[in-house]
Amino acid sequence: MTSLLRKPLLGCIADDFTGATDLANNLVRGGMSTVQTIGIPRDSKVLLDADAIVVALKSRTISKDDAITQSLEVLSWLQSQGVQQIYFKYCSTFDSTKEGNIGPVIDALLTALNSKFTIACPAFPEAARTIYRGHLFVGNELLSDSGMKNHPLTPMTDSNLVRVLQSQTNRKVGLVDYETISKGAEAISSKFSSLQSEGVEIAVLDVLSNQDLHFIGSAIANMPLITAGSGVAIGLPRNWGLGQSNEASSDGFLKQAKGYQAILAGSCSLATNSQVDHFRKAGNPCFCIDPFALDTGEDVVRQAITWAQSFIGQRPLLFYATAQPEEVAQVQTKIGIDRAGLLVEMTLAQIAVQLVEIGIRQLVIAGGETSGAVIKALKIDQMNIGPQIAPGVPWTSAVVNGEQIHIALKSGNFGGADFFENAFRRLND
Ligand SMILES: Nc1ncnc2c1ncn2[C@@H]1O[C@H](COP(=O)(O)OP(=O)(O)OP(=O)(O)O)[C@@H](O)[C@H]1O
Ligand SMILES: O=C(O)[C@@H](O)C(=O)CO
Repeated sequence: MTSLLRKPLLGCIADDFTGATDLANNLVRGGMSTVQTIGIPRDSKVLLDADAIVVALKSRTISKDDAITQSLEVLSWLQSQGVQQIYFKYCSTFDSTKEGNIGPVIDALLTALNSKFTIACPAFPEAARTIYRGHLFVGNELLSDSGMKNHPLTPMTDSNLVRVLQSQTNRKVGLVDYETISKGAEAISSKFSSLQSEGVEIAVLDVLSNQDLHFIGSAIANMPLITAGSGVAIGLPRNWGLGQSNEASSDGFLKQAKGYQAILAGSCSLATNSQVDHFRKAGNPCFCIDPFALDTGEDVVRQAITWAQSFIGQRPLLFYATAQPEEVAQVQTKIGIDRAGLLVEMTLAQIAVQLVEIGIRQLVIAGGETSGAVIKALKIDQMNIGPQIAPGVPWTSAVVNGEQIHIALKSGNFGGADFFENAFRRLND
């Protein structure tokens, strides 16, 4: 008897949870059915029925050895699923520490795939991430002038991606400049060959528009490993005859949402700061989490839930640790970067678990690390992709304790100031 299951075409390893839904969103909108799993599924032998599989890891800021080990485990599981091509997804702002983990994970994946060449391209023009002369721009600013210079865990102070990546790998890093990209797939492929003859193994790509992403998509059709933000995924579905003429029409579909609404914000990025500000100023119920109270052992989770019980059912409830860079710096100096991050993440995760117990069924989570902590605490193992709220942020659904929950994982710097209000409108109108 022949199996009715199709073999997945694309296997993706995402280094954080918001990044995974961002990538899955672009694949779904491009016409690829996509399953997003949280780590390797418990029953790893079951074959998944989808065009693409996106595995979410929380490996962006862990030690580089752990990031390599986890990424390689996912690689071999994706290979056991029969995928044709591997996609390593990192942040559109190239978030990494001095040690990596982008360079070391690329190295390990290239070696494991016995491959000698790949691309590195965080560009995502729809979210205003473009690359020119190897320099990454966030909107009109260089990466190093953007809010990313103050990121609590991965401050980005150099916009030159060739230089940043070269400091994380022994492989030679090169550039395919905009003149070449704009000429189309053939020119890009021939530049790949000339770079390889110069010993380059990883090529950073300039990108200004979705058209560039489509050119790149054709040029990398047969590349065993792609490494990129979510933008490069826009040019891939057509390689398998799956592209849509109208990408916006292929939003994912979810069952109707029910239950109460809440937002958990652990991101201190510029966009999240403005979203929290906007939401507070509109008079919505907000609970602020003070890292110093966590450090002294106060039972902030209990306080938050007691507070929630008196407001639940009215408007969406916001729980936030979001703060301006100066406040974050003060906290980090007194408590330590890692301890502060962990305390806030653990607190928001425990609040999430108890919110679901008291009837919250629609949850927006802001921040990649924060999302990772919350999704793990809720013991979610798979997410379905639904309609897009803003570029890079779809609604998803998942099962928690047998109940269907709608969840949006918002990357720190994605979305406009009224993102939280829009999110619930998009789901319920
Ligand atoms: N007031 C605060 N002081 C110190 N650290 C904080 C504070 N609030 C949050 N944090 C920590 O800052 C980190 C923010 O990272 P997170 O990935 O959640 O957000 P982000 O970087 O803005 O999002 P993304 O990775 O999607 O761009 C988390 O570890 C969080 O616990
Ligand atoms: O690429 C992005 O900016 C996001 O998907 C992300 O990874 C933020 O954590």
